[in-house]
Amino acid sequence: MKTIDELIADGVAGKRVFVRADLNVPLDGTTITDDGRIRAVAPTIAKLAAAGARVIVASHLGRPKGSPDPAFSLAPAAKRLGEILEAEVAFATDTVGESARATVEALADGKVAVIENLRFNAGETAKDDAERGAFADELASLADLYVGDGFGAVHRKHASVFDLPARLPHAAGDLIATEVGVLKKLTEDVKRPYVVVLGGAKVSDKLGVIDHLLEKADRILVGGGMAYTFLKAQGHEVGISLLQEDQIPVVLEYLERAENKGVEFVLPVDVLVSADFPDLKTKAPANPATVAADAIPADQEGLDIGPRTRELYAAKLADAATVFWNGPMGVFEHPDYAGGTAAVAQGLLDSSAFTVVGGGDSAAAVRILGFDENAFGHISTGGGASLEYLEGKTLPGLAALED
Ligand SMILES: Nc1ncnc2c1ncn2[C@@H]1O[C@H](COP(=O)(O)OP(=O)(O)OP(=O)(O)O)[C@@H](O)[C@H]1O
Ligand SMILES: O=C(O)[C@H](O)COP(=O)(O)O
Repeated sequence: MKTIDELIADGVAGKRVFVRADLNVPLDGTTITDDGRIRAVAPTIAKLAAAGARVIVASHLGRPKGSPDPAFSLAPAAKRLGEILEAEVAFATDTVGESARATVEALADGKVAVIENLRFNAGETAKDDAERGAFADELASLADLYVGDGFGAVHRKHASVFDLPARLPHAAGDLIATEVGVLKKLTEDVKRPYVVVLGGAKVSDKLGVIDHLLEKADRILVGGGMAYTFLKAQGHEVGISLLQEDQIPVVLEYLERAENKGVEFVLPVDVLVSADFPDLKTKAPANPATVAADAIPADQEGLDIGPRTRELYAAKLADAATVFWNGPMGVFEHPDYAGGTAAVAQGLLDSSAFTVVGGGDSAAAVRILGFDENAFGHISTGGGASLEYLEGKTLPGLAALED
């Protein structure tokens, strides 16, 4: 992969450089609740601008349905980017339409513009190669050069991630270079014990990584919404908790394989439950009950790991030399269910391990709960992307940047 420094050495002054970033930040209305992804890509943008490039920043946000939807506008992210860069950042209210063309046309050397959410155009995520290609052609006409730096989206075969770099001279940004450098270490010379903590809500997305981790990790701790499919597979009642019933045979096979391979698989021993999902807007007290993991009432939902599990997981992290953590242990957005995630974050910090936190939500949780992000070895901006990298899959957005 060509580096951004090599691209700059070839000369970018006066050139229109398209930077595919991942500005998919969590929003509460138009308020950004965690700006980590914007801060992570800002140095690449600043470097290009300092070299005199006309920088066009593009990203998706959320999952709009292929047409404009104000709830998913990138305007708040563009504003925040301007604050971080301490520079004026222009904003185009469309992606390849009149506003984008006029905004790019008006860009002076060393200046930055953000174009509107790429997913407002159906071509961005189209399965059909020709439809994606047609959109990539339109994007290509805006720019002279391409820099891929949206690590969080490199696992998506989308027009701006996969098809566009084939149409323009391209390089990898500094964020992608850093992310790949760190994750590569976890697939190669990992220091042991290597402990993996998995949680979150995207259960089916994450089961595949366990398949791979069974060959690599010494210990796997499972929490969050993932845990209930495992508990159910062990024959326990999980009430109305998040459950991926069709994956039970897969999960059983994982548990069996772990035992044969001597990989320690650790599941919650107690959980916090309630009959209702908490109100994340008002954050009204949820008054959860603590129950044993094998005694979840039929009408209740598990929403965080319990106090005994927190102690157990902290103990299982204490002697780790390497930790990879993806996915919160509970619905951390509500204070009554943030304790499990906070306990695991603290467990990482209390160990002397090299710690990698992967996942948009896990990374946001660490910061929202008040931990110092610099105390962790590496906080990845990629959730699905970091998992698929560890699975050893070919990631479209990385393959496309190779020469
Ligand atoms: N027991 C649970 N029941 C339901 N939802 C849960 C539970 N535990 C955690 N969650 C939710 O999981 C969500 C995060 O899951 P996700 O799988 O998206 O995490 P991530 O890997 O950190 O992020 P991403 O893949 O989006 O970058 C949070 O919004 C949290 O509220
Ligand atoms: O949040 C993420 O993991 C990335 O921004 C990718 O978003 P997506 O899962 O909607 O493609």
